Amino acid sequence: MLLKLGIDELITKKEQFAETGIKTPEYDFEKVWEVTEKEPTWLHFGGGNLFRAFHSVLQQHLIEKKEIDKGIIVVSSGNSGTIEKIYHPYHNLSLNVVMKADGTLDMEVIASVAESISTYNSPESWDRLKEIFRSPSLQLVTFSITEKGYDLRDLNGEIRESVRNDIFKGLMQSNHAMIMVAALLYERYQSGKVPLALVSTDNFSHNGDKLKEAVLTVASMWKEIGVVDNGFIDYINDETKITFPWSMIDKITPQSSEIVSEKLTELGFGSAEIIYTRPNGPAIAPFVNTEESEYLVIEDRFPNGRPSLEKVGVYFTKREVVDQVERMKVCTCLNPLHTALAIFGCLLDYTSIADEMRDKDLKALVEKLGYDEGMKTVTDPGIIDPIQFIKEVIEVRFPNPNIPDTPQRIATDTSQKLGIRFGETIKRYVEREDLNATDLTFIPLTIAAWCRYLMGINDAGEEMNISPDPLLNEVQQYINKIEFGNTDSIGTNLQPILSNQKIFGTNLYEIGLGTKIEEFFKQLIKEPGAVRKTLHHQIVS
Ligand SMILES: NC(=O)c1ccc[n+]([C@@H]2O[C@H](COP(=O)([O-])OP(=O)(O)OC[C@H]3O[C@@H](n4cnc5c(N)ncnc54)[C@H](O)[C@@H]3O)[C@@H](O)[C@H]2O)c1
Ligand SMILES: O=P(O)(O)OC[C@@H](O)[C@@H](O)[C@H](O)[C@H](O)CO
Repeated sequence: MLLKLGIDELITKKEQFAETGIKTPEYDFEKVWEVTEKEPTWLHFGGGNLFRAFHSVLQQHLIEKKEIDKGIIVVSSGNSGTIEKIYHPYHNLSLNVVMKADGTLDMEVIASVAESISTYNSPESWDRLKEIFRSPSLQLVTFSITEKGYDLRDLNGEIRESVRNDIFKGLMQSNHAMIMVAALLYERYQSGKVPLALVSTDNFSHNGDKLKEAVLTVASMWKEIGVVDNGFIDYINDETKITFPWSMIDKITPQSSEIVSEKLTELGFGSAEIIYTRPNGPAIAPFVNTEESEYLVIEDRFPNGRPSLEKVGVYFTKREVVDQVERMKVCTCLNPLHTALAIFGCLLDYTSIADEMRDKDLKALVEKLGYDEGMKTVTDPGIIDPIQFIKEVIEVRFPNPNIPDTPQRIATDTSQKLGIRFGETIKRYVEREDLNATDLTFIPLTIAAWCRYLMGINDAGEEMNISPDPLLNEVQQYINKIEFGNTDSIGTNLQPILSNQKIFGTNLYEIGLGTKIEEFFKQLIKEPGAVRKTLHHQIVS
């Protein structure tokens, strides 16, 4: 009989789990859930793969060290169906699978999620969330809702109509996470102005500021139409009450993989099914697969206290240090390299990041992006050495064949990531007297390759699937006017994209990169094989 994820199984079959090599929780998890329901301390928005492989595991280890007696409450604000499909059916239990470089698996059942709430069109959940936000014991609300979860505006920088309509409905339940959080904060404001920290753990620079700006935008619009008073705005701005600490988070956590699912079943674990929430949609599963390396650095500003996560490896530090670590990881040593591998990998028909790292041109591309172009803008944060970090990324983490990561996953929402992953470095090249943006080669080449990718044609000249992206329709209205193989058809069609500050953080023409990118793009669309040829030529020249 295969072992299943379930309360009774965990209690009655502890030994079989151990024999299978699966660690089970060393605490009375039902008691933890009970205490958490009454006195919540930690709420998390977006219980996707990263949360299940990182935040919830940290909390489990803290509980096991007897540093805390409470779990985490998870809220899913998107319509992915995750809560209904992989939280509720398994009593919020999950199997964390760490895929080590030597091919072995570390497996552990995680029971630190005490409750999971889906807010999508659910009035009952809304009442429960309001109750949680009124609770004085609540110390922190964390987020891993993807970059687009914070976005209120369209490509022209205007508040989207649907968002505006939702805001004008007042303090009602909304399906937009930022409107939801603003309304819930108002609930807390009204029940004694109790302090709270709201911590974004999404991949972008100064993530706390972006979260604060989104929440304040909603609150200020409510203030204008008389839904909230000025005291509410003051409450959000008062750092003794509400903080938005910055953070840097790092742990490569791909979607649940069929290969891992098969291995688990072979080992005797039966809750290993892969579930697709929609056709061609992301794969989710009762297990999550991740890598061994992990880094979490958080600005230490928690006005209502916080769990002692430093006891399980989390760094708490000053804002300047978070900024430096985050710039190092998200803008230089990991994420830009990932995005370059995603774009070129899709064009060159790869489906594995590890396989891409065995391609000499692609390995050289990430080395040039990281060591040559990006590293010049990095300040050593002191707590993690940038050269050691990038070396581990390029030599150990990306090439790990046991991590089933794909360029297609990383290519998701690229329009939301370019400004952070490349735009910040470009800005530094513009600002610094000793650097010159027009000296850059591999960043503009990657941006040109993204435009080429948006054509939906691979390097062999065949139709290719494009990963979901909220700006796809907006950017493709220009790209679709360009004909593969016909460089004359480019005309002015790239200009609305490359000049867009919302995508890149700068107008790329104004800093002399627009034309360079157009030139690369011309080469990339010339004929089948042109992507490989252009890339190889730049690598060797
Ligand atoms: N997976 C990783 O390797 C990794 C590592 C470091 C940081 N991150 C950060 O974490 C984020 C989430 O990664 P993941 O692997 O958990 O992704 P995931 O797809 O497994 O989960 C994303 C979660 O966000 C929610 N969501 C999606 N769109 C939303 C929206 N518009 N509004 C509100 N909620 C929304 C979904 O419901 C889901 O719960 C990434 O975008 C990134 O910023 C991921
Ligand atoms: O999660 P995203 O979509 O923001 O970016 C895709 C990957 O680059 C990212 O998930 C990395 O795996 C992660 O940042 C590693 O810590």
